[in-house]
Amino acid sequence: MKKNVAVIGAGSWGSALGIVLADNGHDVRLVGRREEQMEELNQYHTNKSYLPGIDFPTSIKGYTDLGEALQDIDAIVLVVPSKAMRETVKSLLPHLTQAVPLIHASKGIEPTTHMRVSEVISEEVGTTGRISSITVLSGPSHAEEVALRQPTTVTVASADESAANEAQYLFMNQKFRVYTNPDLIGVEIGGALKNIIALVCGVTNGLGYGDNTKAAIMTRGLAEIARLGVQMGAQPLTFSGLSGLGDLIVTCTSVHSRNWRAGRMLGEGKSMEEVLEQMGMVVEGIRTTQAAYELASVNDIDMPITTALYSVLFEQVNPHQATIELMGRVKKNEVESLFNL
Ligand SMILES: NC(=O)C1=CN([C@@H]2O[C@H](COP(=O)(O)OP(=O)(O)OC[C@H]3O[C@@H](n4cnc5c(N)ncnc54)[C@H](O)[C@@H]3O)[C@@H](O)[C@H]2O)C=CC1
Ligand SMILES: O=C(CO)COP(=O)(O)O
Repeated sequence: MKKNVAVIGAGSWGSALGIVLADNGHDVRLVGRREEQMEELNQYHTNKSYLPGIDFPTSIKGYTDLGEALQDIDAIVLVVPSKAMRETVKSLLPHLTQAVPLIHASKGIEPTTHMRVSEVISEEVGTTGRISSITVLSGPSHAEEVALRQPTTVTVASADESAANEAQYLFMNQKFRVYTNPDLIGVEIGGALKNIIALVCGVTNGLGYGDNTKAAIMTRGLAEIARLGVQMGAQPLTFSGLSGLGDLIVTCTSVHSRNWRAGRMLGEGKSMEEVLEQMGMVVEGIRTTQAAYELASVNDIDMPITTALYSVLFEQVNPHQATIELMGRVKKNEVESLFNL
């Protein structure tokens, strides 16, 4: 059945998910902040700043006015950077006249509160009764390739099983295969923390290291993601799935990844400020490194790779020095160290 879906966040990922929904026959209202960007979408059916070379289906309409976009809506897809999540949820609630399902596709953990994205949304929704369910969509899925309809697989997870099934129905098609997973915590943690590991893989490439180092960082990175995730209530198996290993592979090995590219520039000697200025798009892993570092300290979880990146990003440690310290730690048993045994 055709649905009215508001996709809030007209960057790369919101735009690509809008294309998937439009391909499935839904009416898509893509909400952006910049008037001229939405005019370009409505007039020329392009979004050159975020997905150059892509012709958008004409059934996608651009909006800047949230109230207009949310009229008679059947579902909301929220795809803003995680740091904008609270403000965005606050601003959309007054426009809803009935409870609607919300699916988010953002990857991050909030520093200081250490909340996952669904927890931030849930806290802001509170007792308003305006959101009927919260689901996350996550997995190995670069926007650039989804927009080209290249075969892609993702996972949807929710505390409400029927909401996850509904999200699977909304998004699934021949090129975009959607699985369900009941482990909301594991899916959100895997998606957020792989960005830290992708940044580090980029740094090692920037330092001139090759595939051995990358494989080491990815493998031991997944071990520390799982270690923290299990402590937070995730199911260990989720980390070998699409939102864990799958997303780790795609982000650590692709030139599309903003986190990997930012890391490479850091490894080449650029400062964080220079990197962010040059990227012009969100690099979620920087904020998530802070949150994961704090979480690891509070819960006494060993996260050496995250700690090394934290020292480079926030304590001005040189990446060469951080590598020496990482390699020189005390001897360990590979398997026992997986879960702090
Ligand atoms: N690009 C990708 O391939 C994928 C991205 N994601 C996640 O999706 C989320 C969004 O990322 P992208 O679309 O790639 O980012 P982007 O950098 O391409 O676009 C971000 C969008 O959010 C808007 N925005 C920025 N600050 C805002 C604020 N304070 N309030 C409201 N809107 C704001 C920008 O105007 C822009 O339209 C991130 O959490 C990212 O990790 C997840 C899977 C794939
Ligand atoms: O999450 C992503 C792919 O699944 C995109 O990663 P980047 O934000 O590093 O580009």
